[in-house]
Parts: sequence; structure tokens; C-alpha cells
Amino acid sequence: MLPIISGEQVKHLDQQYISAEGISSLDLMERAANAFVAWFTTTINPNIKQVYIFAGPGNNGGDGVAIARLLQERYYNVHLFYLQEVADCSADFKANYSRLPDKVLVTKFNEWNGIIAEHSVIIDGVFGVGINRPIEGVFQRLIQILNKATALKIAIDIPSGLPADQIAFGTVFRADHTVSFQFPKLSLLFPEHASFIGELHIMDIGISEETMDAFQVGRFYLRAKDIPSLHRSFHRFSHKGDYGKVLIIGGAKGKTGAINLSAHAALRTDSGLVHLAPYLEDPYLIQPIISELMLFQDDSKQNLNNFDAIAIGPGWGMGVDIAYYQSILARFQKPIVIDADGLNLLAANPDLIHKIPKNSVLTPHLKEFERLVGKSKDHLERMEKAKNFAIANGLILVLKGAHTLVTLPDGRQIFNSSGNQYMATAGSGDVLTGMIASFLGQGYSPEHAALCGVYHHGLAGELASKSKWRGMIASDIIEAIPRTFLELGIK
Ligand SMILES: NC(=O)C1=CN([C@@H]2O[C@H](COP(=O)(O)OP(=O)(O)OC[C@H]3O[C@@H](n4cnc5c(N)ncnc54)[C@H](OP(=O)(O)O)[C@@H]3O)[C@@H](O)[C@H]2O)[C@@H](O)CC1
Ligand SMILES: Nc1ncnc2c1ncn2[C@@H]1O[C@H](COP(=O)(O)OP(=O)(O)O)[C@@H](O)[C@H]1O
Ligand SMILES: [K+]
Repeated sequence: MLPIISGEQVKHLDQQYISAEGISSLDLMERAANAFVAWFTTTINPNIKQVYIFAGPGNNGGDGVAIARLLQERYYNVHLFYLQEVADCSADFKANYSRLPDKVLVTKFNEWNGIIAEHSVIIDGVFGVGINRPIEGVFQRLIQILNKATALKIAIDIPSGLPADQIAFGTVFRADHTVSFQFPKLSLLFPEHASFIGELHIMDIGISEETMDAFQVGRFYLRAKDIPSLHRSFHRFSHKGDYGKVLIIGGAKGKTGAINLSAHAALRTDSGLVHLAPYLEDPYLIQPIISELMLFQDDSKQNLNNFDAIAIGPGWGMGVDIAYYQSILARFQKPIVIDADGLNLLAANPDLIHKIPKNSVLTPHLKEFERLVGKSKDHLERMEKAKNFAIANGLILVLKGAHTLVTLPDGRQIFNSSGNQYMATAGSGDVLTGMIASFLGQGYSPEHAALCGVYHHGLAGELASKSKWRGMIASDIIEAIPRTFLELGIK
């Protein structure tokens, strides 16, 4: 998994990598600029009239100057603005400045008339991870002007003004796209910053995970390439039993749809056998959504140990008898998945938390998490609370949202990269619950079940949204689950 190192560590990363690989910092800047231009030329409408690039005094500005040259070489009309006397800029900025072709129009910012032509693009290379104080004066004026412009706005590495690891303070560039190098800076993953970042793109510039691992940050970014090695392999002689027997408990009157979604998702994730236990006097009154599902009448005395995995909570309601909840925890000693009202009931009965089998997977969204541990002033504090909760209780916490955060009982925190906004639809969390339970039932470790569940779920959302777009519903995510295995090359 890709480590997410701090802005401060980036400087050392450069030095470490540069000395280990025998390349110069200028070479690394050239790679970054090339990666940006490769993204730009394949993503941005080529019919733009003008590219405006704004370059600050440090290496983020240096990237901007290198990008100006590379775009001009690809026949774009480029107008570069610099903010500080070139003599006072970083060494790599100066080196790139001296390589600028004549065809790039260059203007000092305070001599600019402030006009931005229609159908143009703004590239922000004012500050990167080296920002160390709030933006003022000429820099603030510039960002304010750019934020008012209607042109498409792209940030190099990080929107200027956004600190790499903290919550934003003061003026920040509002990008439509952020093209970040090598790994996402931590602050690019915070919900508070959505309106500054726009769409996030991570471009590899060839620094190895081993080089980054040396920093031991304990925070990681989960990508497609991490997933295949987490999967179990099955063979031609595998039988239904190998794929696991899963039970989904929840679904009070009027809310049985939730367990149906979880159970259907578990089947599509390859579970061998899936049972539903609705919280109804007579569970046989409901009809499972698909005929492959089976009903199970649970009471506090049934033996649950025939199941390989259990998930509790979707649609359960708050009227559940706590003695029954306790009986589930007493009758099944393997890690379980707890979602929705299973979590809300824990928040209302905190003593139950100590009875949950270790390494169980809890999947709260932000509100459910708040009910469990109280309010957080921002995502940084929330991350800290997630870490404390997971360590103190020996549980895996899947904090759902954009860039779902998985916190392991040893405190490691992993941000998911898959998924999109179209997944914010009723029942998509129930789908995730069923997927994680399915992997658990197939014999995956709880850690691998949580990571595979989260990644495949996000990817299924991406695939389904290609045809359903804003109209996507949770069942579409379920139908796309099989394609996620194909996409990732998993047999
Ligand atoms: N590592 C990598 O993977 C790669 C990194 N690369 C790139 O390097 C970027 C980091 O560059 P960086 O370290 O030079 O910092 P950067 O953000 O340009 O700013 C520092 C300058 O700004 C100044 N300054 C700060 N705050 C200020 C304020 N509020 N108001 C005014 N001035 C302020 C500060 O001045 P000082 O504090 O000395 O007064 C200094 O001059 C990184 O984001 C990426 O784009 C790629 O090229 C290659 C691969
Ligand atoms: N903007 C987003 N980007 C990526 N994933 C998202 C986004 N919004 C929601 N999701 C995912 O959709 C699911 C929603 O779950 P949840 O809030 O429990 O919904 P519900 O209760 O309706 O099932 C979570 O897995 C979450 O990570
Ligand atoms: K920037």
C-alpha cells in the first residue's frame, strides 16, 4: 500500500530518493511536469485558447515553469506569470526559467491586466506542500482573482494555500482538478476540502513504495494494485462450503430491504450460501429479493456456529431487545460485521462494545461514528478518534464516506481510492456490509475482508455509474460486483 507521508517529509523524501537513485532534484521536477502534461493532454479539451500558469517562488512554481515549456512544445498558447523576482526563487525554478522557449509569454504578476480570455485554463503553481503560513498580500490577491474566474482551474500537486496535513485556514485556490504527485497529500482526503480539490488525480513519478515506507507514517492509500494479493485463490475442486455460509441479521418490519441488499451483495461477492434473519415475529412472512437466498428464524438459543460469517444491523431498528443482541455476541465467537442500527444500539448501550469479538469489523458512516464516540471538530480529530477507538477495543473500524478510512487494531489507517459521489444513495452501505461479510465467510482475515470489501465496493460503484450516472441505485452496485473481479484480474 502506498504510504501517505507528511508535507514536511516530502523534502526528505526527495533527498533520500535523489541520492539513492542518483538523479537530480531537477530531473524529478521534470518527471513531475511530464506526468502533469501527460494527464493534461489526455484529459483537457484540446480546443482551449489559452493556458495561464501562475508560478510561486518555490518548487511548486518550478513545476509550473517546466509545465509552461512542455505545454508550449505541444503547441498550446501559454502565458506564464511569476510572483517573485526570479533571483529570489528556488534553484530548480531558476533552472527551468532559463529553459523557457521564447514562445511562452512571460509577465510579472503585478504587471498583469487581470484579463482572462474565454475558453482558457488556469494552472495553479503558486504553492505546493511548502506552504508554511497563511497567504497574504500579492499572493492572496492573486488567489482571490483566480477563484472568481470562470475558466477551468487545475492545481499542481495541491491547491495553493492548502496545508498538506492540516485543515485549511485562510485563502485557498479552488480547483476543478488537482493533479498530485506520487501520493495524495493527507489534506486532499478530508471532506472539508472537497470544494478546493475538485477531482483528484494521483500521478506516479517513479518514487518506489520502499523509499516511502522508510518514513513509517502508519497511513496508507489503497489502490487497485494492492488488491489481488489480498485475495484467496480457489480451484476447480472448490465446493460450496469453501465459499462460506453467511448470515445477515437485521431488517425489522418495513426495513427488510436492507438485509436483502446485504445478502444479495454477499452472494454476488461469491458466498456459497446466504441466509437472512429478519427481526420479525414470523420471518417467513417476507419473500427474499432473489430466490437464491434463504430465511433463518433466529432466537437467542439457535446455534450460530454453523455460519462462517455473520453481519448484523442493516434495517434492524432501535427496538431490538438488548438481551437478544448480547446472545448473538455470546453464541458466535468469530469476528462479525456490525453496521447501521447494530452500531446505533452499541452507542446507546456502550457496555456491549466490550463483548464484541476482537477484530470484528464496524462500518459506521460519519453520523453513526459520531454517535459512538462523540462529535469531532474536523476530520483530523475524527481520524484520531477512530485510531483510539480501534486500538482500545481491538476492532477494525471502516469509517465510510468519500475515501473511506479503514483503521486497524494496531492503529494503521488506510484510505480507499475507489468510489464516487454517485454511491451516496440509499442502501449502498448495506451492500458494503454484505460484501465484507462475504469475504469473512470465505476465510479471509478480517483485515483483508475489510480492505477487499471497501475497494471492490467502490469499484463496483464506479463501474455501475458509467451507465447509470446520477440515477444509480444500490442494486446497480450489486450487479456490478462480478465485473470488479474481472477488472482486477481475479479469477
Ligand atoms: N517531493 C516530490 O515528490 C516532488 C515535489 N515537487 C514539487 O515541489 C513542491 C514543494 O516545493 P517547495 O518545498 O519548494 O515548496 P512550495 O510549496 O513551492 O513553497 C515554498 C516557497 O513558498 C514560500 N512560502 C511558503 N508559504 C508562504 C506564504 N504563505 N506566503 C509567501 N510565501 C510562502 C517559501 O518561502 P519562505 O518560507 O522561505 O519565505 C518558499 O519559497 C511540491 O508541492 C511539488 O509541487 C516536484 O517538483 C518534484 C517531486
Ligand atoms: N462521495 C462518495 N465517494 C465515494 N464513496 C461514497 C461517497 N458517498 C458515499 N459513498 C459510499 O457509499 C456508502 C454509503 O453508505 P451509508 O452512508 O451507510 O448509506 P446507506 O445507509 O444508505 O446504506 C459508503 O460505503 C460510502 O463510502
Ligand atoms: K499548487
